Amino acid sequence: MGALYEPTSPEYKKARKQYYKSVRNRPHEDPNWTPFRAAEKHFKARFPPPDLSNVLDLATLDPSREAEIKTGGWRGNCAIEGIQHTQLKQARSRAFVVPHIPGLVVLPSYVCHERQKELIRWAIAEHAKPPTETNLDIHHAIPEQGVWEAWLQSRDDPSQDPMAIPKAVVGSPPGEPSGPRQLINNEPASPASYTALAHADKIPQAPSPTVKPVPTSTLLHKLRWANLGWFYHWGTKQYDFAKGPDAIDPRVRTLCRDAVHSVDWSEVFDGCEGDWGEEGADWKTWSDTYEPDAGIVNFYQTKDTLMGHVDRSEVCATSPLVSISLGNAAVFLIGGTTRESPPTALLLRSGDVVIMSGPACRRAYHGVPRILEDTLPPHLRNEDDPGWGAFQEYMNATRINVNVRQVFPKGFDPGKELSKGPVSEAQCNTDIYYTEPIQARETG
Ligand SMILES: O=C(O)CCC(=O)C(=O)O
Ligand SMILES: [Fe+2]
Repeated sequence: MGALYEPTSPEYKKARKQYYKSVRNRPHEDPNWTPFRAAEKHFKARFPPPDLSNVLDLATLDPSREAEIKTGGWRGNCAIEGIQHTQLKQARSRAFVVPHIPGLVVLPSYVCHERQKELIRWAIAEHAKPPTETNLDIHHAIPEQGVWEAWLQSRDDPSQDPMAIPKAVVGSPPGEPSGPRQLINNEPASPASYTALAHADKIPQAPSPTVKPVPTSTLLHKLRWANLGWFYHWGTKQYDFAKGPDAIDPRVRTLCRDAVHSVDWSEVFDGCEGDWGEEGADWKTWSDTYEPDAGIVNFYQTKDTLMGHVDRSEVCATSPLVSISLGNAAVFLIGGTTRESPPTALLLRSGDVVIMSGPACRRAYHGVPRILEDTLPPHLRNEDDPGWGAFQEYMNATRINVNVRQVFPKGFDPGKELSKGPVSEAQCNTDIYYTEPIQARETG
């Protein structure tokens, strides 16, 4: 990254040229941008590289992470107003809260180096392959071995690369017309709307008729997400409860439960009552009731972004969402319940865990406007681990985020609710608007 700040370097000149080309026909800043949009634009900028002095970088408090920070050269700041330190109950690492977003807890370096490798191996080699649903399944019939195994095989012997046949050719059932996907403002799920949402049609997206057969290995770098637990239906942005759930891998479950149980929630929510809904402040029972049952594994390549959004498809609006960062670092923005609140920017590095919980945070706008290039930390570049070489090669330009949620609140019995039968058509209106441009996650 250093070269990007050096005006005589080829990297600087290339970025400057691309920048002037890209802004020729459009304004640099738009007065109509919301504070969230303006922050996204700031961090996306390739030239000049974004100023990270207002980005909370908790790694800078930890001398053992200096080598990580040096890799890539991106450095944020630990002296951001209002950030407070809170003691974890059991763990070796510390936790930080952001008092103006009650319920946001950051656990820097929570996942140890070995466990980071284990999770990366799990995400790419074990999890992101049939029968787990991934973005690749929409248009291609993925061979059973999955894209990772196909890529490994073709590295050794390029003739060993099975073709991924387009789904349209295989003859999958008719579905929703495909085309550029648009952002859908889904109705927030709640115990009251659950039956209507569960009965609403979940038509699979139709595979594109123009997709061509491709060697399976070439799809590895097009992998963007893999489902976790309850099946998510992207067309309606609601869970398809008729299908699920899939089990959450015990390693992921344990990590999330340990993280949630290690936080002293009475300290986090001290003095903030907020709108907890009918059941009241449920953090008091999370030690018994927190149970991850859904989520997504996100695979970002360095130019990918995730637009600001709210995760509101889970029936429980307050239970912790646990988000684990692996590989390259990223800028993560989190604001309030509208895009009008100026967001706080966090620099998330490999091993960091973010917990979003409670009424003010769980449904706050958040997004990932920037993956910070060349930030794969030294412990994931480990040359003397013979089995790691292929993973390192893939991870060089990748960030993985394991984003784990709890769909149902304590005491909610989805089976019993569904057995009450379908609701009327009027109640089934899930309020879907096609108003905004594509969400980057869906298009890469
Ligand atoms: O990648 C991240 O850190 C956040 C991902 C996210 O917000 C999501 O999957 O909904
Ligand atoms: Fe999200």
